[in-house]
Amino acid sequence: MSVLEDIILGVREDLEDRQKIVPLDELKERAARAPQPRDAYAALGGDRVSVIAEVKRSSPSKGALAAIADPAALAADYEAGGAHVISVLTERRRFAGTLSDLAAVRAVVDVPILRKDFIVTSYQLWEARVHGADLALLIVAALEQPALVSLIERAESIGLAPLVEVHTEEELDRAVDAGAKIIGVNARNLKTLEVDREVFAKLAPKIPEGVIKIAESGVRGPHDLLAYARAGADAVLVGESLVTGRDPRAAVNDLVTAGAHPASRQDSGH
Ligand SMILES: O=P(O)(O)OC[C@@H](O)[C@@H](O)c1c[nH]c2ccccc12
Repeated sequence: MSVLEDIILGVREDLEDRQKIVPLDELKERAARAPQPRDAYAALGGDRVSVIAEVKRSSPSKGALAAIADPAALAADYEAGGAHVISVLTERRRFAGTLSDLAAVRAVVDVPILRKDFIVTSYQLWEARVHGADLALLIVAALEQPALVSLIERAESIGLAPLVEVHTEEELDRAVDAGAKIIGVNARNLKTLEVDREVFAKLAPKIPEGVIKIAESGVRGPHDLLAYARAGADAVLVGESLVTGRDPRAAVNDLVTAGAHPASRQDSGH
């Protein structure tokens, strides 16, 4: 069994427990009372390279990364450093995240928030809305095509912007066919956990014009952001280097500053 399959089994088990406590109908009622979502497309658009800063306690490849006692305080630091979007990992077993982290972050930041999880049913999209997310990650490798198509539609219909994650050309074709408007290329293969920063440069030219392109994983600092920018990234998604560094606010600010100068992007003819 791949790591991804193993994670999804655990996610489905946890989901069954939550569905017993809060039935779908009740969740939908709560969603109806949730505040309006923020505009994720605006946050990721424009000439700059946007920075998505991630609240990440643990990872399957490295184990515990950081003891994040207060995810809201960390997210507030990211926002003060200029982050355009905050990502919150909510998967429990491998990433030590929770939906309460998402709600806590929503309570203190104004920028759009991504629910980063292994989403396999629309129940999780409603949960994302209820806990204050504006975007939701959909991982192509975790979904059959009909499920991918219906989750994209459902996300959009309830006001969430779907960020569709791919790792291979075949997955990219599926994302495009499914109508994805925001595509993330993950340098980390979720089946093997290996990081290959070249995957973005390989796939980016095949992403259609008008689709927002996000380079995910492996950003150690401004140098990696600029390399992704030259390869055509509209945004980068950064976790580990921010939570393991000494000053997350300054680290985000260094990335935002590097991304603010589109000159580096003109080099590649963009
Ligand atoms: O910690 P990194 O290498 O900066 O990566 C962040 C983010 O890309 C990574 O956490 C991620 C990307 N896609 C995912 C899917 C599930 C869980 C985690 C992820």
